[in-house]
Amino acid sequence: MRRAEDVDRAVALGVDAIGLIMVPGTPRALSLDQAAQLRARVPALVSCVALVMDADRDWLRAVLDQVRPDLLQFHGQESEAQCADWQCPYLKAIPMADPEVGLEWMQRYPSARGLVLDAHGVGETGGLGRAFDWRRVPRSERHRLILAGGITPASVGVAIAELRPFALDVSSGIESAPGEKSAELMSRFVEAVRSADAA
Ligand SMILES: O=C(O)c1ccccc1NCC(=O)[C@H](O)[C@H](O)COP(=O)(O)O
Repeated sequence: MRRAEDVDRAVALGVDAIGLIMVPGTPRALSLDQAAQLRARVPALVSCVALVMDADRDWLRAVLDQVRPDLLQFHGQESEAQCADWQCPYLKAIPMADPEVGLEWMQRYPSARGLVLDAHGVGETGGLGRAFDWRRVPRSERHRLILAGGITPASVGVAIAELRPFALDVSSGIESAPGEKSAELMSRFVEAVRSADAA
């Protein structure tokens, strides 16, 4: 999220977490100051996730010190040791567009609190609004599996019914423009999640 009103609306809708993109040069990237201001709006019991990608140590240290996220989300080719080195709970994105990426890749991160199965390939950023082949989702990791990639208010119900992920991560599917969330799409998304959960 990039705008204060989007953070406030997401919190009011009851989301579990909001994400801040700390990957310089990408369309939704935030400065440290912008991220710290958005982070300050996130109340207790809603998690603030800072996304990074093959970040250098100085940048990551600054993100942790100035933004104070609850979780880091690693989107690059970081090893488990690199992810775990920061004493901050973390999620690891798994680049599902690559056919050779599968369960073995996920098992490299036993210390990850969640695995974000995303539709990009190795070395690519996320937030692309495209899905991957859900038949490649393994059964065994579902307790910590966060489904991402091209999910929309129209597709999220099917995703929950078919895959029963632990959580969902959405970006483009609730946007009116990159970095600008749509109030209507956000509400429709959350409603669709609630009705799929109830079913
Ligand atoms: O969203 C970005 O701009 C981004 C940039 C660099 C690394 C990761 C990024 N996003 C990762 C996410 O967790 C997105 O929410 C995820 O890829 C889903 O995006 P979408 O397919 O647009 O719903």
